[in-house]
Order: sequence, then structure tokens, then C-alpha cells
Amino acid sequence: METTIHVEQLNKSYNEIPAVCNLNLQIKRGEVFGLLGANGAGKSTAIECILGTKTADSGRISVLGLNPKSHRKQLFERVGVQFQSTNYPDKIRVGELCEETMSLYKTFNDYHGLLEQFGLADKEKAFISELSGGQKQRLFIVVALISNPEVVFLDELTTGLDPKARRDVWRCLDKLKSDGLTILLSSHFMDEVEVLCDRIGILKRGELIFCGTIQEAINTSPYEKLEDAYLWFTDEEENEDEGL
Ligand SMILES: Nc1ncnc2c1ncn2[C@@H]1O[C@H](COP(=O)(O)OP(=O)(O)OP(=O)(O)O)[C@@H](O)[C@H]1O
Repeated sequence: METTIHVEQLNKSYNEIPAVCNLNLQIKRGEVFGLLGANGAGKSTAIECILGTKTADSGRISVLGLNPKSHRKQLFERVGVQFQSTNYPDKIRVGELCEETMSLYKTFNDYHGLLEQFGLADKEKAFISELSGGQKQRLFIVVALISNPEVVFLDELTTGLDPKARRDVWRCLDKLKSDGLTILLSSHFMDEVEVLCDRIGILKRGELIFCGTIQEAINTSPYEKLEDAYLWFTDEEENEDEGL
């Protein structure tokens, strides 16, 4: 199967403090890959380097066969991004933001259908400032999908969503996945990861300490549930204590 995201020996430090160390990743077309790790483990930094919005110190990155730095414009047309925090002015209406986003691309999806799918059809005329946190989060996913992308990057996919809204988002992503979209997401929620991800990578202090399927993660650990296995992989103190 075709590799959509290829990362080789990616390194990124801030003020000489390593945030991502020697990261190697291969994500195939149509795959949903979850990047996991504690706060500060390096997930956002890795995603931003892969996208080209941050410059890696070293390493090789290609997305859809393109270098995210030197082919930024071409890649922009084919990739969707959901940002963690809002980069949008509050005094813009939902419909206006969607129109503006559409105008940036040569080809695009009908945003009305997306707003409907994500339960925001009745908010088209609302100002972004009037949306709840969960509604904003869903709107940012809609914005990421307007360009009809081949790959989407979803950083902290459902943070701030209530349980029903999370399930609605999962359902939508499942549909997009069956349409062949490649998805790289970061998440702190193991239930979500289990439902959505074909494979996961676990980062710990910038290093990829596990990469494989959920079942492989569970099998590698002494536990039977993903959340326990995840904590086993990431909780250094307990493991160190066990070794004493
Ligand atoms: N602009 C920056 N300047 C300096 N240090 C940074 C910067 N951005 C991130 N870092 C540091 O790099 C490390 C990795 O941060 P990053 O945001 O990539 O982690 P994360 O896994 O996405 O965390 P979270 O789950 O909290 O979003 C952290 O120690 C963080 O403090």
C-alpha cells in the first residue's frame, strides 16, 4: 500500500532542549494513525514539523510524496488541518469563515453538507464567538475538510466535546476513513483511539517508544486494556519502581 506520510530521523529542539528525537514514521494511504503521549511528549511539535509549519532541525519528511517545506503550496491544496486553538477572529460568522476557507482552494467540498454532518447546520449565521467550545471544535474539523483533502491532521481531535458530540465526530471520521482519507490525529482519549485508529505511536519525552496496532500495544504490556497498556508505556515511575 502507498505511503502517504513518511518521516525519517526527525529531530526538533527548542533552545537546545529536545522535543522530538529521531522520529521515524510511515503512514499508509487510508490509514488512521493516532499519535499518543503525555502533555509535552512532543505530539504537536511532530505534527507541525510534518506539516511544515515548524522547521525540523534534521530529518526527512514527505507527505503525499511532497516535501512540506519546499512544496508548501501544492501540499496546502491536498491537506486539511484542524488547529488546536482558534486562529480565527471571533466577529466572523460560521458561514463567512467557510466561504473564506473555500476561496483559498481550487477544489472544495460543499460546506453546507459538512455543517450538516457535524451538527452545525443551524449555526451558519452565528458568530464564532457565540459557539460553545465543542461547537467551535467541530467547526474547525469542518474547516479542515472543506478543501476535500487527501490527508487530514487533527491535533487533539475531540478535546472539549461532550460524549455525544465525540461520538458524532467519530461517526463522521469513520465515514471519511471508508472514503479513503488518511488521518493523523493526536488524542488523550483511549476510547477514541480504540474506535478510530488502525495503528498508534506513543511518544515519551520526544521518543517514539511504541508503534503498532492497538492489539500489539496491549500484547506488549502485561495488561488487557489499551488505557492500562498506555499508562504502562508512559508511566516511567511505576516501571522504574517495578525494576527495583
Ligand atoms: N515554541 C516553543 N518554545 C519552547 N518550547 C516549546 C515550544 N513548543 C513546545 N515546546 C516544548 O516542547 C515539548 C513538546 O511540546 P508539544 O507541544 O509538542 O507536546 P504535546 O505532546 O503536543 O503536548 P500536549 O499534549 O500538552 O499538547 C514540551 O516540553 C514543550 O514545553
